[in-house]
Amino acid sequence: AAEWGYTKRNGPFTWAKNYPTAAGIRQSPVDIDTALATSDSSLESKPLRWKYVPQNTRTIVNSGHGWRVDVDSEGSELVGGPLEGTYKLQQFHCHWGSSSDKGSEHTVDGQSYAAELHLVHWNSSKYADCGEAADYPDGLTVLGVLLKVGAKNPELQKVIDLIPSISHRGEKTEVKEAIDPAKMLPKTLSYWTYLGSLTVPPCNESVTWILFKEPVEVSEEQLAAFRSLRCYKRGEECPCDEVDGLLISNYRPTLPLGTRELRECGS
Ligand SMILES: COCCCN1C=C(N)c2cc(S(N)(=O)=O)sc2S1(=O)=O
Ligand SMILES: [Zn+2]
Repeated sequence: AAEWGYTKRNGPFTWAKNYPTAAGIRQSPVDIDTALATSDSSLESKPLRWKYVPQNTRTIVNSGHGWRVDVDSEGSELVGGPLEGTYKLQQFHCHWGSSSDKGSEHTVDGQSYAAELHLVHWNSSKYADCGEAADYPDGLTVLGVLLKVGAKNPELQKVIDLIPSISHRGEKTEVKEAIDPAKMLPKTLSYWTYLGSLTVPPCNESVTWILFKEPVEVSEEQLAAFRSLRCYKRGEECPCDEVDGLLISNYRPTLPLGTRELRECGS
């Protein structure tokens, strides 16, 4: 089957053809209608806590859909908030748009941000690995961070510096200078949480989403670097009808929240 992507030919509106779950009722991303959010004392009573091991950020790869930093899950943990049990960090990646007026996957009261960072965790209390966890409704948790244009982000700069060596699909390189995921999170830890899905095929409905309220800054130059990635392999001609195969946009438009509950913690 033609590989899914973000162009008119293989983009989000075509995914349900090959990935029927993409047409489900627990899909992500969604628009966060802040008036709908209910604050929940049980969330306030169990603060979200995480521990990451910067030395465990191993490789960065051009997946053809964006960049992804794969992490050795050992030593990491995410607990508390809406979560039962312990979740371990598997990878982190980003979504962006062709210009900085769009690019985030979640929107807030209809407002898009320039990009969105996702830290993907899997339920190590119940499952053996991320792949298995992705098949269960409580298998995954993704911490989402909204990115807005502003100052250069020093931690993300370590990713940007590696982009030239993964310019084409399938290319990967060692992450030599440890990247600390904790340094990419906002200062205030208020968040919204709801039950959703992977925002990429197969769109498994297995994600507890935790989206921080406070955006983090990234510079226009850093966003431009993201858009310099190519969605095809070196030596192959460009399959996508995108501007010479540049990955200028890799976000999924929002899906209806439907009857799902949207909870918030912190102001
Ligand atoms: C059955 O699993 C197949 C592999 C899915 N994975 C790959 C992604 N690109 C990915 C993206 C994710 S996102 N955009 O929802 O955070 S989570 C996730 S993932 O679970 O780590
Ligand atoms: Zn993502």
